[in-house]
Amino acid sequence: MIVAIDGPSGTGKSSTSKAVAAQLGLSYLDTGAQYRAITWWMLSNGVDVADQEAIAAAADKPSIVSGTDPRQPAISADGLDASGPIRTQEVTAAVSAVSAVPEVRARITELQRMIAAEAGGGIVVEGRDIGTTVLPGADLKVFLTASPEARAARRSGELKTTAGRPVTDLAATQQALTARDKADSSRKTSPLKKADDAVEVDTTELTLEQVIECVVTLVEKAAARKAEAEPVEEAAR
Ligand SMILES: Nc1ncnc2c1ncn2[C@@H]1O[C@H](COP(=O)(O)OP(=O)(O)O)[C@@H](O)[C@H]1O
Ligand SMILES: Nc1ccn([C@@H]2O[C@H](COP(=O)(O)OP(=O)(O)O)[C@@H](O)[C@H]2O)c(=O)n1
Repeated sequence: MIVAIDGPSGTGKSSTSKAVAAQLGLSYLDTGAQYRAITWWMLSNGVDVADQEAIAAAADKPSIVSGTDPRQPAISADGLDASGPIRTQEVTAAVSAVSAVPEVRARITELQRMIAAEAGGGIVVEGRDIGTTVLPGADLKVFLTASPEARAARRSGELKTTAGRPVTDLAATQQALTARDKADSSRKTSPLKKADDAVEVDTTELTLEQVIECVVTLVEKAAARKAEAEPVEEAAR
C-alpha cells in the first residue's frame, strides 16, 4: 500500500501522514526533510545557494539518510543528526532554491523511490510532487489544501510554541509561506501540483483529528479496492 500526500506548507501533511502511518502500521517518509537536509548540508559546507551550478555540482556529495518509523522520524546528512537544524529559518529561506535544481531533484527522487520500494508493509510518503512524479502509481493520492490565513496561523503558532515567545508576526509568516508556495509551484522541474487522480481535502475548517480520520478512511477504501483487484489480476495470468 503506497500512499502519497502532497500539498503546500501548513496544510497538515506531516502531522496527518505520521498519525495515519502510525495508526495503520505503515512506514513514513518526510520528503521535505530530505530537501531541507541537503540544503542544510550545502549551507554548512560553503556551497553558495544563490548559484545553481554550485548547487548542481554538490548535489551528489552528501549522504542523506531518512528513518521511516512514524513515531520516531529521523534524518541525517553525512552521519550528522539534521532533525534540529533543518527547521531553522535559514534553511527554510533557502530550501525552495536548492530543491528547484534538477540535479538535486534527480538525486532525492531516486532515494525516495528506493525507500518506498524497500518498505515491505507499505508507506505514507508526503511532499510536493509524490503523486505527480515520484510515485505516480501510488494506491492512494491525497492533496491537502487550506487557506493561506489558516496555514500562516498554524505555522506561527508552532514557532511561538517552539521558542516560547513569538519569533515572527503572522503577516511575515504568511508572506514567507506565499513566497515559498510561488517558488515551489512555478519551478520547471516537478512543481507543486495536484495529480489529476488525487483526492483533494480542504483542511481549513477541519481539526487535525478530522483530517486524520478522513485520510484513514480513504486509505482503508483504497486497500479494499486493491484487495478486490488483485485476485482478478492473479486469475488473468
Ligand atoms: N487541521 C488542522 N487544524 C489545526 N492545526 C493543524 C491542522 N493540521 C495541522 N495543524 C498544525 O499546523 C502545523 C503545521 O502542520 P504540518 O503537519 O507540519 O503541515 P505541513 O507538513 O503541511 O507543513 C502543526 O503545528 C500542526 O499541529
Ligand atoms: N517532495 C518535495 C518536498 C519538499 N520540497 C521542497 O522542500 C521544502 C520544504 O518542504 P517541507 O515539507 O519541509 O515544508 P513545510 O511544509 O513543512 O514547511 C518545500 O518548500 C519545497 O521547496 C520539494 O521540492 N519536493
